[in-house]
Amino acid sequence: TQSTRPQRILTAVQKNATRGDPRSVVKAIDHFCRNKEWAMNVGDEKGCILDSVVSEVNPATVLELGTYCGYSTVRIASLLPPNAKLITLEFNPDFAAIARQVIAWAGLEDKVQLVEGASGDWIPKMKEQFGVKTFDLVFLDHWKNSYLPDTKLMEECGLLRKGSVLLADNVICPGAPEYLEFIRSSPRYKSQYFKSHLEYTKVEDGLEKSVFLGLVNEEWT
Ligand SMILES: CCNc1ncnc2c1ncn2[C@@H]1O[C@H](/C=C/CNC(=O)c2cc(-c3ccc(F)cc3)cc(O)c2O)[C@@H](O)[C@H]1O
Ligand SMILES: [Mg+2]
Repeated sequence: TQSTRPQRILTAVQKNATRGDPRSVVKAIDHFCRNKEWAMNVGDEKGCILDSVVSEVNPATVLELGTYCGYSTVRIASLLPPNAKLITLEFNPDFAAIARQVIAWAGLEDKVQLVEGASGDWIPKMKEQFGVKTFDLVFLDHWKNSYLPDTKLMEECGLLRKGSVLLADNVICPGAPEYLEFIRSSPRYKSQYFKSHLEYTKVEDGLEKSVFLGLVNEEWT
């Protein structure tokens, strides 16, 4: 039977990366996607911006929406302090199965909890199921029209605290216009755009970093 692209990405990792070495897993996927088959990983250029935000936030709790093959999961988890936890949500069982193996190859299983299911179902259960109070960092990289509803849901579920950082991929390409409009005009967020390029291409894309400011005063009037 024909292999899928995620299966071919996993094979490239198993052939070219060193077990237990997250950087070699990242390099192997980037090499494969740049030279063999494009895939929708955040990639090396935007990945460096992701790395710098993770290092700056130094989060104890991270939520990733949209695992795909686990590329950004590995990038983030490899930078987390001891005892920090990354929960990543993925509703496609085939992608989840591949991502588990990529994360295991990198030796990061202990820092990552991959939850199979839809963000809309799981966000309301984060506290009771995983004992999460709030997330220090959220990486949004799932369906682009789900960025806004899921952000509102995280707020409603009390999963964001003053200072929580949202980092959204693809705000230019494919684009997340409703999300950008909301987050840039909301008094509850301080946003910053990091200009970059669509993974493995010269097309413009970028990441939007937004700090949750908590419920601001005028909301109590
Ligand atoms: C229903 C929303 N809830 C979800 N809950 C859990 N997992 C979800 C969810 N949505 C989607 N997913 C999963 O996230 C992943 C989806 C990511 C969507 N990403 C994109 O469409 C995307 C697309 C491009 C792109 C850019 C230019 C192109 F020409 C073609 C594609 C680039 C990117 O960086 C992208 O992130 C999949 O693994 C999917 O199964
Ligand atoms: Mg993306």
